[in-house]
Amino acid sequence: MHPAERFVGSIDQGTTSTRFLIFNRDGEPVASNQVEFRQIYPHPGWHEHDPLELVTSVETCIETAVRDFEAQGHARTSIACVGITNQRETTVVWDHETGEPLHNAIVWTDTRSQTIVTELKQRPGAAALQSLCGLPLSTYSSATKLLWMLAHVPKVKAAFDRGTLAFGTVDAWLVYRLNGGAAANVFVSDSTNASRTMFVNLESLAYDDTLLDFFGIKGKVHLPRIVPSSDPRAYGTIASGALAEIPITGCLGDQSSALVGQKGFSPGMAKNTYGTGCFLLYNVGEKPVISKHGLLATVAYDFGGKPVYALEGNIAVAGSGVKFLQNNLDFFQDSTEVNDLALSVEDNGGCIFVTAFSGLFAPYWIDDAKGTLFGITQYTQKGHIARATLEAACFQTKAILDAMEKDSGKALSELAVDGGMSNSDLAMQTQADLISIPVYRPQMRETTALGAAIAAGLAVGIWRNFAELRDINRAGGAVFEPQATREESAAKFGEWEKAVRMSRGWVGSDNTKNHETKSEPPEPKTNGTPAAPIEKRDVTVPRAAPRQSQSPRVSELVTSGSLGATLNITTRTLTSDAELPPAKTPVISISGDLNDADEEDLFLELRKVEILQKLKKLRKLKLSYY
Ligand SMILES: Nc1ncnc2c1ncn2[C@@H]1O[C@H](COP(=O)(O)OP(=O)(O)O)[C@@H](O)[C@H]1O
Ligand SMILES: O=P(O)(O)OC[C@H](O)CO
Repeated sequence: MHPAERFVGSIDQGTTSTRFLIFNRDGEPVASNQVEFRQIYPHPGWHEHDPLELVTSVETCIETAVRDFEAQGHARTSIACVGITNQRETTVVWDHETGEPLHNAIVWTDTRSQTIVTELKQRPGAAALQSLCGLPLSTYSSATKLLWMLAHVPKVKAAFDRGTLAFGTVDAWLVYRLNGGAAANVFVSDSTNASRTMFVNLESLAYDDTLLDFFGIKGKVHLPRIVPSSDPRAYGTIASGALAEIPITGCLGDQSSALVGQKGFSPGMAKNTYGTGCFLLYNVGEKPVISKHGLLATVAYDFGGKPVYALEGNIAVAGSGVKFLQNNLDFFQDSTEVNDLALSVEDNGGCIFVTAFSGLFAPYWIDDAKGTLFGITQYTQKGHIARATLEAACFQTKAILDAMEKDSGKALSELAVDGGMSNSDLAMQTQADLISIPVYRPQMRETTALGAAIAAGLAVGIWRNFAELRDINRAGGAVFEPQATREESAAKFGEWEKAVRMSRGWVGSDNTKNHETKSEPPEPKTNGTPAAPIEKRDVTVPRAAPRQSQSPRVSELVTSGSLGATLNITTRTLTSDAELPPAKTPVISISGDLNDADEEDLFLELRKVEILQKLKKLRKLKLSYY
């Protein structure tokens, strides 16, 4: 069949929905289907998906889209190949012998491994990890999610001990199941996904013994074979359903896929995808750049020759902030309404929403921040909060671009955008204003799915090179030119940075239970039927560093803070838990001249003391300052 008569299917398995699109050789979607699936929130900060539901959502989308495709007079046999793109880091475990999942997938947004991360950071060798794998130790990567399961889920630990534990990111799980599971045992992951686990060396794109040793899993877990993102054979063929026997020939993590879909093939090109989260990838060419300013180094794509790398800035909450307004606060019925609600007011009315639902990711990496809304007065309307929600992703994008400029030494001249939230004109205009460069939004916004289609199509000759892709999705895009002055933008950004500083220190300082170690799980909160209960165990991470035998005295920790020379701190009766007599109330007095900056620092210090109070279970702690 002539390439022009052949089509490419693309599975886009995202955080909140799954899509299947069928593209023609001009990169136009001719049929598609999208379904949402359950989001499972068993505790604050926890986020799970049912791995079998992910597979079912893919199968449903394929069946529906292919029916539509055939109804248009096409033959399903004209679909030459299928590409897969997927949410990254989300961690799936299954039994290598039976192919059955052993736990719900832990989603990339989930912060339950916080204690494990804190402990890992104290181990020898922790500081060197990022230079090997490009990622900082955080709750975000798959590695710490796997360690959490090993520590807390007996079924997972038992499989680990038996030697039958299989681990994979969503790409590996889908490829495995679509090929027929344990019977076919096609167990592979593409470089862009595998490099998000913290197990893979960024230069060699192979599992790294130092990393596997660090996490205590070397030789003990079945890991998928790492293969290029575009390959005619490695990913096998779909075993059943509407696309039975069609080969899977491309696979990319969704953010890499969006870069490919935007055709960001040259160093210096960048794209920002505003989906559930928001991810800015900047092509740095054939050598990875390890960031000194809070960004990640990642594989942009690996099409069989030399891999291409990117600097990545990631924001945990973008469209999910909009969903929060919809689902949790009942602001509107559909995400598309956020734009009009935000336009119902002139500006944010002084509101700044640090949407740190999973802490703050790049470039801040603040684990102990929580979502914090500043500037509320009697004047505040829903519209102000809607604006502040959209602006939060734009402010973080600005912070990421500043960091990228420092790392790369180059300033970006235009930002290409896509993803659900990029449909908001107001958000995109705000973005252009804040970064003072034009924002380009293509007409066809399914660039993530297009990227996987390109990877798959290149493997089988639908397209033979990048030059043949040049005209795809070029016409009809929108450009948002900056309208604010740099001074106005800088002033707004200054407010945001102040809000970020003040959003720190909330994790562990509230009255919610420590679910990781103590509580029995309640019925999980989901958008569908309840999930299976989680089996609890004590937290033990393999090869943990010995705990410090004596907790430092609270007073030492407080006075080592950065309060500045003008402040005096007097600490009375401030002792650690063991030394505290039952009825005594320790008091900290802090005095001195406070200018504005000091006051902020002081506030942070007081937050730390409050946290210590919780951590060390001090019965009462009176804080006073004047
Ligand atoms: N018109 C819109 N304005 C603002 N946000 C939107 C709009 N449409 C969708 N969204 C947001 O975009 C997100 C979905 O985008 P998508 O790119 O499909 O994400 P994912 O791949 O992470 O599932 C949702 O969180 C939704 O709230
Ligand atoms: O589902 P998205 O589009 O927000 O992407 C999720 C990312 O891949 C997580 O790293």
